[in-house]
Amino acid sequence: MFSLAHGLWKYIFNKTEFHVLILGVDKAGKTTLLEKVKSTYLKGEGLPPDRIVPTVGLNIGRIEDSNAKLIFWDLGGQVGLRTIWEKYYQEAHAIVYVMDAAAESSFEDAKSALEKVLRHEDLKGAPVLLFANKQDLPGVISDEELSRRMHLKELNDRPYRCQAVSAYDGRGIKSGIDWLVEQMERSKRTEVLRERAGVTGQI
Ligand SMILES: Nc1nc2c(ncn2[C@@H]2O[C@H](COP(=O)(O)OP(=O)(O)OP(=O)(O)O)[C@@H](O)[C@H]2O)c(=O)[nH]1
Ligand SMILES: [Mg+2]
Repeated sequence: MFSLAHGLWKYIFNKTEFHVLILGVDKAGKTTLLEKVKSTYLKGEGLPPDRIVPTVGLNIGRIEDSNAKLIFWDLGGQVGLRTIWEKYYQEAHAIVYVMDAAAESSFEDAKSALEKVLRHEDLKGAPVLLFANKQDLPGVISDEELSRRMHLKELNDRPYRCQAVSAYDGRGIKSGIDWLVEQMERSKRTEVLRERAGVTGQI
């Protein structure tokens, strides 16, 4: 009886935990963005941009909003490091793909790297939030324009949104994450990952 009540209590009150993989080519601003997410949600805990170096290993960030716990995995985007990305695909509920929307010269590389991500079987159905980053810079393109330029054909029926953000001033981050949480909560992939983990109320 106790364990039944305890199980029910856990089911109702435990927040769902989601794993979000932050990908994108080098210098897109992934780590700066993760630190801004941390400082936004954890009240001052993120590193300032001048303390951030190119990522070689894995950066992890944990935040909570009113409904969910999010664990972010931020990986390096240099060409030689991209082979590591797929090791995280199976466990990821969703992808945040970061692009430098002010650096036109990086679009082609960013597009082909994203298309490869979208084709991977282990990420089937994972919602994708494309962050058009660096909106604080002059000459940056909007989220609509970036989405048009990316012209992604391989989205299939996965949830997708392109959101204008700045990892410096924080604009757009919260509304992007709200959207992502909503998508993960209702995603078929979340159900599949939950069943695989075999734990009720926990992922
Ligand atoms: N102006 C501006 N610069 C940014 C923004 N986000 C990141 N940067 C700068 O872009 C550069 C690269 O940022 P990182 O966060 O290290 O990029 P990354 O995508 O993590 O790079 P890798 O770890 O090598 O894959 C740094 O000089 C940042 O300060 C932004 O929103 N606005
Ligand atoms: Mg980085």
